[in-house]
Amino acid sequence: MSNTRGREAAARRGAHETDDDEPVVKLFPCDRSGFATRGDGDGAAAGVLGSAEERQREFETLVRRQLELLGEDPERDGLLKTPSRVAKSMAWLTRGYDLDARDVIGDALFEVDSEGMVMVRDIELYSLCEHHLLPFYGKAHIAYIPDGRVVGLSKLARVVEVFARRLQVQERLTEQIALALEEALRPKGVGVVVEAAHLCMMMRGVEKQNSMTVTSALRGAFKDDARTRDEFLRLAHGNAAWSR
Ligand SMILES: Nc1nc2c(ncn2[C@@H]2O[C@H](COP(=O)(O)OP(=O)(O)OP(=O)(O)O)[C@@H](O)[C@H]2O)c(=O)[nH]1
Ligand SMILES: [Zn+2]
Repeated sequence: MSNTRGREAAARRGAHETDDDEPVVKLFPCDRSGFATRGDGDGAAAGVLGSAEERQREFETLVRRQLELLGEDPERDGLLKTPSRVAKSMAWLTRGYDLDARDVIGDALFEVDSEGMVMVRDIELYSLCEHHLLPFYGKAHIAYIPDGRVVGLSKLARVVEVFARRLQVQERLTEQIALALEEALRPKGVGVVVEAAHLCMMMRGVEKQNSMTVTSALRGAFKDDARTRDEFLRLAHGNAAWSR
């Protein structure tokens, strides 16, 4: 893949590439403190945003204005701290922009001579739909077939957080989790299923309370080998306990 094409493809899936053309999933520097470093990296917001304090203040001003446009009085007691709370809450709910899947996995990769499928099921997730900024929530089921090394189990759930805690569509979230694990683990295959309920379809819009959106991303053996795919999907969907 040429450098330009590689970068374009990586950008489309929310990644960028290093000098040696290795695709990595990284949007912003790793930081967990809300607005602290967001926008200082090379993502879309780079150079556009001010300091952390300026961003917090501007966000609060916008929320105050939103309250006014809703016909509310931002000066009434109950709402006085709301702009500050909303700003902090939104920073937390989108903290995935400050996380890098590679940093999150770190060196929790272990040499293991095993060829069996590894699966962690029922990883709960909360995300925000990028169309309405309303939550969608549900579970991710992740499996891979190691090729000489395995990853610490908790890291699978941490990778879900990296991508769920952003403005998302479910399809991209599912793909990004699979892509990040493929890049970090270089496994024989990886499969990700996400099942989620979207509040934008429940509390507004079409108002359907019981629909569940299921998305999958299959790579390597999970895509090419019917038996592997069937085993994964059977294990993932054997999860009748999913309940709301
Ligand atoms: N594919 C996909 N669609 C989503 C996701 N989250 C929300 N949507 C949909 O995004 C669409 C936005 O449609 P629009 O017609 O532009 O917006 P809208 O008028 O608010 O649509 P309604 O929700 O039908 O009222 C809706 O159909 C949502 O259900 C997602 O994760 N993936
Ligand atoms: Zn929505």
